[in-house]
Amino acid sequence: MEVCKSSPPCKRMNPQTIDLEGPYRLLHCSSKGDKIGVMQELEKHVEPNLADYDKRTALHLASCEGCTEIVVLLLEKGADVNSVDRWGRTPLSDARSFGHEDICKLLESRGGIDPVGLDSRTPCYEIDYEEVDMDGATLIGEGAYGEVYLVKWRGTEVAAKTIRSSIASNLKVKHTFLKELGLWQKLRHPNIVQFLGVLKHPDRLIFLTDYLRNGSLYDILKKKGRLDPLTAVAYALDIARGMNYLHQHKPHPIIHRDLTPRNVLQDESGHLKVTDFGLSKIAQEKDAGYKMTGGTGSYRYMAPEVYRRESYGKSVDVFSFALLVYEMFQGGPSNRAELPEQVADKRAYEDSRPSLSSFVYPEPIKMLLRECWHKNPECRPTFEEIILKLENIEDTLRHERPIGDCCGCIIL
Ligand SMILES: Nc1ncnc2c1ncn2[C@@H]1O[C@H](COP(=O)(O)OP(=O)(O)OP(=O)(O)O)[C@@H](O)[C@H]1O
Repeated sequence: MEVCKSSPPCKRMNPQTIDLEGPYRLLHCSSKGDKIGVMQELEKHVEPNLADYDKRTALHLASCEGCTEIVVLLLEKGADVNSVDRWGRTPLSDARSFGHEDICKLLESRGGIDPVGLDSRTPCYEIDYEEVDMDGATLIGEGAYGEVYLVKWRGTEVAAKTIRSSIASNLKVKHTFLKELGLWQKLRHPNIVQFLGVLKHPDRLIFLTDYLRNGSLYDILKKKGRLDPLTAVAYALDIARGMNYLHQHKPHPIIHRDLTPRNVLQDESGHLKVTDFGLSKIAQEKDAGYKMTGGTGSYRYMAPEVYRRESYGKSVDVFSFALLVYEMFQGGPSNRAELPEQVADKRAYEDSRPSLSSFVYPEPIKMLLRECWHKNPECRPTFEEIILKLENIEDTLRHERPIGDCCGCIIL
């Protein structure tokens, strides 16, 4: 299983607390240039190659922050000069991106390589601000990062996602954001929203994606309520195919971490597409110290291991997926009256799951959901397996449909 590390387990109902007394203090101190703190942690025998959930080590952080003394210290203590993070970047890739020449030389002298090479410096595709009619923009929604507008770019309707200046003004956060967007711009799949580029602007961070006029799965469920089983299965297949593409991405899988009904959009042909992967952790990083670990995603869809701040992998998306499928059959979320954080808490500590009425859920869907939200992440199926199961379920449902069945009534 692809395993990432989140911050250490925290107390119940307080998942955002960062435990600076735990071993992750090494990462915090390395990013802050706190040499004494780093020495204290190493003396406590904290593993110098300890990594966060993005597989970023203390050496990555010190290299990107330009903390030369810490880099020297970590190398002396056996830090791996070529540790690779989730984006395939080594400490040298980071030192190069931020122009820390002395650290680059140091890392190179110890055998450091930069596998992404030029690629790490290839910026996101840039779009001239003048080409976009921001004055004629129509507000279509607002999320954690900022507002989303419908705009015209070269005569085509596209979505412009604006990033709040409180987020974008922090250089480190901006850099991470652009790195995630750089990853997104390489992705192409019928069930993934297409990234188009970043607007060239000195102060504002705005990026363009395809505009999906039917809105989100959240909007659809709000309007239509419960979906008929065949539609629900067809939608589930769209999401699973998009997710499988992300999870099978080479050289590193992409974990969405914030798969919610709002992050699934519908195109004009009725197909669903997944959007906003990998960005959730940045939105939470309002004041951006070294805290980009743990607690990502919306609580209502969060896998128990993420809430408990344990190690986690791709199967966190499978857990969230199960809740989306549940909602498509149910017409909305379970435990609506409870706060999302309470729901996540009960799922994480009491193993609570939504109940599945036999009137609503076909038996194979019930079985699939139970597997997907299994408390043991290792027992959850992969999206590849889910697709096969759903294709079989779709087949069965099609053949089970009684002749003469229309709009739910049977003509005898
Ligand atoms: N490409 C798009 N095409 C059409 N509508 C979109 C597009 N992207 C976003 N929207 C609309 O704008 C709303 C806000 O989107 P945004 O991604 O910023 O936040 P969110 O997904 O709702 O929440 P969060 O930021 O917490 O994930 C969405 O709910 C959706 O209705």
